[in-house]
Amino acid sequence: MSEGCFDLAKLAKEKGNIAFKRKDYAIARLLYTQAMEIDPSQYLYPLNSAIANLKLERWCDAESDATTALKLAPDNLAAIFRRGLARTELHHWSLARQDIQAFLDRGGSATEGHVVLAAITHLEATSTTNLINDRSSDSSEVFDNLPLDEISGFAVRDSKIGGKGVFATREFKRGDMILREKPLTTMTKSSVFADMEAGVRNMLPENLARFLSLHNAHTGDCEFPSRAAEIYTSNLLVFTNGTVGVGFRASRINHSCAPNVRHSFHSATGELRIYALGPIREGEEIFNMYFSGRYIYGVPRAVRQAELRMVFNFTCACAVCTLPTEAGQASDARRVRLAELSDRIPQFGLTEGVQRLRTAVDGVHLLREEGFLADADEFTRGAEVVCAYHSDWASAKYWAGVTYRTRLDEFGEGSGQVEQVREAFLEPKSIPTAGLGPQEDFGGIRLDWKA
Ligand SMILES: C[S@@+](CC[C@H](N)C(=O)[O-])C[C@H]1O[C@@H](n2cnc3c(N)ncnc32)[C@H](O)[C@@H]1O
Repeated sequence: MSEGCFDLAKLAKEKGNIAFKRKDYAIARLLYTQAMEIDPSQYLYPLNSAIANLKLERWCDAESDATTALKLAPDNLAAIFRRGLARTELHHWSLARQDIQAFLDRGGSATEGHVVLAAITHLEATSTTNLINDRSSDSSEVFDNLPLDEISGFAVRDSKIGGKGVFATREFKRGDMILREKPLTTMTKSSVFADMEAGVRNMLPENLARFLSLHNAHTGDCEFPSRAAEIYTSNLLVFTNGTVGVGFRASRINHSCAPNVRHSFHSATGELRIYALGPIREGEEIFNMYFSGRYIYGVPRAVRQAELRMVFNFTCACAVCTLPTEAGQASDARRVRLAELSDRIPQFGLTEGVQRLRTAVDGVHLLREEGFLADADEFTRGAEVVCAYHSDWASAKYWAGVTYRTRLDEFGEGSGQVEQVREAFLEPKSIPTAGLGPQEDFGGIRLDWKA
């Protein structure tokens, strides 16, 4: 099965060959296996997988791969020979002998064939035990070769919500970084469909193997030009700097409309980072939001669900989307109101300080009432400008501080989001319109909630 001009199976095999050459047999085996799954009609993929399995001493898997290759290409000498080797290691003496004899009869290398036949005879005579060292049942995770600090604190397990999920293996508090990893691929949002294929082609072998192991929510969907595009779209994360990308462990995190973490991309390090939005208990599932906050906190369930279904092809079963009718309606009403408040914020002029600040307070309180722990800055950002305009430096500092700390917790030190608001926090008098208006005191307008 070729996929138009993008033959993902062939790409997996080619990357498998690169991994094989550098003796990374586990990754090579994975890539050949993935190529076999994508295109089961091509004998070369199981044939290559057989040799990778021989190198890994996975004799049962090697025998099975060679048999698969022989079903597709019955006269293939390499497949007959590899199966003979696997059967020798499995102590299936007579079957091994049959294969090696067939290899010789069909013109295979006499030297190689006779060496193995002699080995079979010797081993059969001297073997006193049936103990076979076969690693086929050893399913150790070949991807666990990332530095430990990047994988401590969470584990990938089966989720009640569907498929795999990511779970905390220790407690986290708001602002803790849970995960950081280099995305498997990133590209600008506007060119995602044009660049997707190049992004997949350019992946290192181990990253392609990781990519191909991710969930595919669009299997066989004719809207997609290739399986690469299906996997890409099932797992893509939109970053705040206008890029999109696919993580590896981050792509195992399920979605919630009341998430307990948020993701961001740190251009300086090229890392995808996940921060805790609130306290997370050991054993709790970690939930991210796949769309940016405004499109989650500001829309009712039916709209969110339709959007998630359209882009990611799943019906959201998060805690908010599965609320009973009455509670669900109350949640919808809060979110519609939040959208109204958020729309109102940019319309306030410098002289409308009281209304501006009250809208920020209402917005943040409503977010918290809804259990939505992100995005308070969408309501508080800029509140310091009206305070500074009226020379209320304490209030300016307070509101700039709420925005600054929100961003620090959600995006981390060194992020562009924090840098954007640092100066106003450190020195509200640096705001260009500071001190230009009549003096006012907004000290009575503060959040109940401590930022
Ligand atoms: C990026 S993957 C997340 C990891 C995935 N569960 C896995 O097994 O690899 C996205 C897929 O997870 C499932 N999923 C994520 N969030 C969900 C939710 N809130 N409700 C139902 N299914 C969800 C859907 O199958 C979706 O296509």
